[in-house]
Amino acid sequence: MNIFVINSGSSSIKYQLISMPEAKVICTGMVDRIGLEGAKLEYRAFLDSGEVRKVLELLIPDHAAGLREVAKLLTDPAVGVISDPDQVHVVGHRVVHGGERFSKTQLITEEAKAKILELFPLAPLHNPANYLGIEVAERIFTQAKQVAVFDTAFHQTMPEVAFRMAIPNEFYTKHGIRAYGFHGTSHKYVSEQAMEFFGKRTSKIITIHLGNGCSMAAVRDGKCIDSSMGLGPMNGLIMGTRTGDIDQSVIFHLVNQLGYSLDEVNTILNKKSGMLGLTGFSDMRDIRKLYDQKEKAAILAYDMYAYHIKKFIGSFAAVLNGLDAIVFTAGVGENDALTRKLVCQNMDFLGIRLDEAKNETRQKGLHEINTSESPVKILVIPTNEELEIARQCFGLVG
Ligand SMILES: Nc1ncnc2c1ncn2[C@@H]1O[C@H](COP(=O)(O)OP(=O)(O)O)[C@@H](O)[C@H]1O
Ligand SMILES: CC(=O)OP(=O)(O)O
Ligand SMILES: [Mg+2]
Repeated sequence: MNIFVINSGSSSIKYQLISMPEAKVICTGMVDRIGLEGAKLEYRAFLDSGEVRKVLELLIPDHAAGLREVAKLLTDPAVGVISDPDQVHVVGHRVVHGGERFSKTQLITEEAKAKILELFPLAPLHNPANYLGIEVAERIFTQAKQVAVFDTAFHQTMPEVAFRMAIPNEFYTKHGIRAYGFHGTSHKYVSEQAMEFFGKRTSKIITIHLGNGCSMAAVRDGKCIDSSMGLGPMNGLIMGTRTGDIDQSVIFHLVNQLGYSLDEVNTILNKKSGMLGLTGFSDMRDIRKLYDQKEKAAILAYDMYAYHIKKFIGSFAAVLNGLDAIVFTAGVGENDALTRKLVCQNMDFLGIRLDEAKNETRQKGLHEINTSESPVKILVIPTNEELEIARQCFGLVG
């Protein structure tokens, strides 16, 4: 069964065509820096005649344009992997917000689409892109089953004490206002990889997903018990363009004292804040260049970014009542040694001891970067949301 997985993040589309159940990757790639200068499409196909790689530098204004370019390559006579879109049997979509309505992977019906649309205000950088992906895919892969895998699903095991907010009860009971947690597919995948690495499921793990969006999860014995994200994917850690936790008084101050409309405040906090607000850049690679040039704003932004992660490590270690491992994953977590170093600095009281040389050495796949005597393991684990989505799809329709 050929499953085409579409993972739309806020700044990228990652895709893979995977043959299940053998989990054989037929082609894989990503569209990166969507809507920014220097957008590019990467494509790798594993043909009988060997591997083909293509990198196209294109103007990619939005997710729909990116997806159409990917679909063209899939059926391209020279480098494509299928001759006909009907050879895709299932399209697995990452859908970021499932609200209270969706706690499991499910077939996309018109009713499900309407609900995903209804959730736009809670995930404005994501659900619109996910919805668009579904619409484009329905037009291209007309014979395929369309399946949604929700970022919120893995976090459904959080206890009420973690997911409820101290506001009047009816806001939860009537309107579903609570913490949901996001990047669940990634937190699930890397925590399972870590448990496999330990050879046991009894474990206390903190997973740290640092992409354009950033979040952390406290995972006990394979189950999520807390998340840094809440009602929408905006709070918790400092992100590419999102604030992370800020004092809610700021919102009232912006509206009442400075005269911004609520829509403007929403745009400021979601799209103009975070690392972008602090440095003028949202992409960590750009900020790293400024850091290396000793630019003050970039140094402060890096320090703040790491500081907030540290605070969550402390609180999640308390919630877990101990710690076996912390896991770094996603674009920044997997690639940026500086972030990992700043996070792990002065954390030895918690048993976190980084081996700086190992941290700086580029390695593929799961690897340990703690010192040999570190009580807590520090792992770098490449996430694979696409494989996890394909597994979930196969579990549903296979
Ligand atoms: N080599 C690298 N060094 C530092 N940051 C990197 C590197 N490669 C990717 N990143 C960062 O990872 C982030 C994107 O991560 P990713 O997980 O792909 O995000 P998303 O899925 O949210 O679009 C960007 O901020 C990018 O700069
Ligand atoms: C939920 C979220 O923030 O996703 P991403 O990191 O892909 O933007
Ligand atoms: Mg992502």
